Amino acid sequence: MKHFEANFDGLVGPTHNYAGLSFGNVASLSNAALTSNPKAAAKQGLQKAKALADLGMVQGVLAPQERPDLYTLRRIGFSGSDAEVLQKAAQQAPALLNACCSASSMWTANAATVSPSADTRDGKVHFTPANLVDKLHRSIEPITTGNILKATFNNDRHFRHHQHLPEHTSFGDEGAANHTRLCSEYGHAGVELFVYGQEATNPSAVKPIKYPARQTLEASQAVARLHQLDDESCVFMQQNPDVIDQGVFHNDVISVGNQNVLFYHEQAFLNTDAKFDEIRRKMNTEMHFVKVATSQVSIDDAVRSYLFNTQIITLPSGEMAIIAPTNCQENPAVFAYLNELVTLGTPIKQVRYYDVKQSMQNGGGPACLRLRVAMNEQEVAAVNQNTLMNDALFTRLNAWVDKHYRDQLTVSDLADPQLIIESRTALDELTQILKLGSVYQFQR
Ligand SMILES: NCCC[C@H](NC(=O)CCC(=O)O)C(=O)O
Repeated sequence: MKHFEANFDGLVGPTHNYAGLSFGNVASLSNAALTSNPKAAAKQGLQKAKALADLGMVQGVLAPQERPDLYTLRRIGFSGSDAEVLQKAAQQAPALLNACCSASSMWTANAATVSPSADTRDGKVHFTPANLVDKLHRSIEPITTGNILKATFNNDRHFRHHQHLPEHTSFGDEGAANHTRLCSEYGHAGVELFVYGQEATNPSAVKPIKYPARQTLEASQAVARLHQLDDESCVFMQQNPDVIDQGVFHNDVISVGNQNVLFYHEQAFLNTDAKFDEIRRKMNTEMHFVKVATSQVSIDDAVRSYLFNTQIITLPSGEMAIIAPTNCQENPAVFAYLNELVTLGTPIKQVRYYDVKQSMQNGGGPACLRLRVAMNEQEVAAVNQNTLMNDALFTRLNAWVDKHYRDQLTVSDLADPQLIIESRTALDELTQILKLGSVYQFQR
């Protein structure tokens, strides 16, 4: 049977804005209060997704979430009409209003952790939405994320959906951004590499000092248990706390894997040699560990350019390509490195650049924008086919964005009650385009 790795990109929501909500994420903080362009952001995302579909990849889209999140604002005591709730929150608690307006669900690498059927004991594809408890604005995502995943992967024979982990910092879970699946072929059993930032229940274990470690070992182990993975197919590895303190808030800012390739910065992990030996032992195929030294690319350049927040994809020809943000072309050290990389005899033979600057300014590169789901052809056929990218869907979604999205949004615009109507109208139409049913609270 044929097997693929599909990418499901998050559609950028109508409230995409720069509110500086993510302490520890350098881009989010340094671009706080910039004026955003939701229309351009959504179109940049669609362009990248379409480009991958045109390269012959299986490509899908995941719907964004409803924002402003009036349910959370009501839950914390703001009352009255929708417009009054927004107005009171803007006056009394602007930071809470901002948290309830973020379009952060666009970064679907944080939507969930996914284990393909080849790895799981029951032979199903398992999904666990990330609880994202470290950030208020993201902690309100998992329930709707679960609804959207169930409406997209809507077949019980092939797909198993779990509840997100308990909402406590002991179980801080950031989803696929801290999870990489290594394998020989996508349809063969692989090794799932879980990278965590701290051990919550071990006070003597090392952890970052300045910035939060969002993913815990306890969360990674819980996901591995839920997904019915064998010990022999899991590796748990700690992220280097020093790089978290330099702005590497997720592991996918410092390493990325595909099949038997792990592309990483030499400072990415703790106990690198021993852990790589464990990966080699558990893999049934030769691994390519492609190391980038600090002398080639500094941590600062890696964080600015998002060299490792690239996608490594296997093209239908069998060659691997890197999907990079144009920011990598603009950074001289990184551009020089990438030009050299394709000549080094690793499986990576091409680099393709895409402009996703609207997302980058909030700390989300090409890899943040996609959730990977390795599937065989039966499983691909069981996916909600209306979510799969093709010429018709691309045209339809661009027209939908043109109709509903603003081309400028500032943080002060978030109190505009018109935004509620615009967002709901857009999302209601989107659920019809993607045939998702009623995934949003306002539809229930
Ligand atoms: N995987 C990339 C995630 C980026 C995301 N940024 C944000 O939420 C920034 C939102 C703002 O600051 O307006 C985060 O840090 O979780």
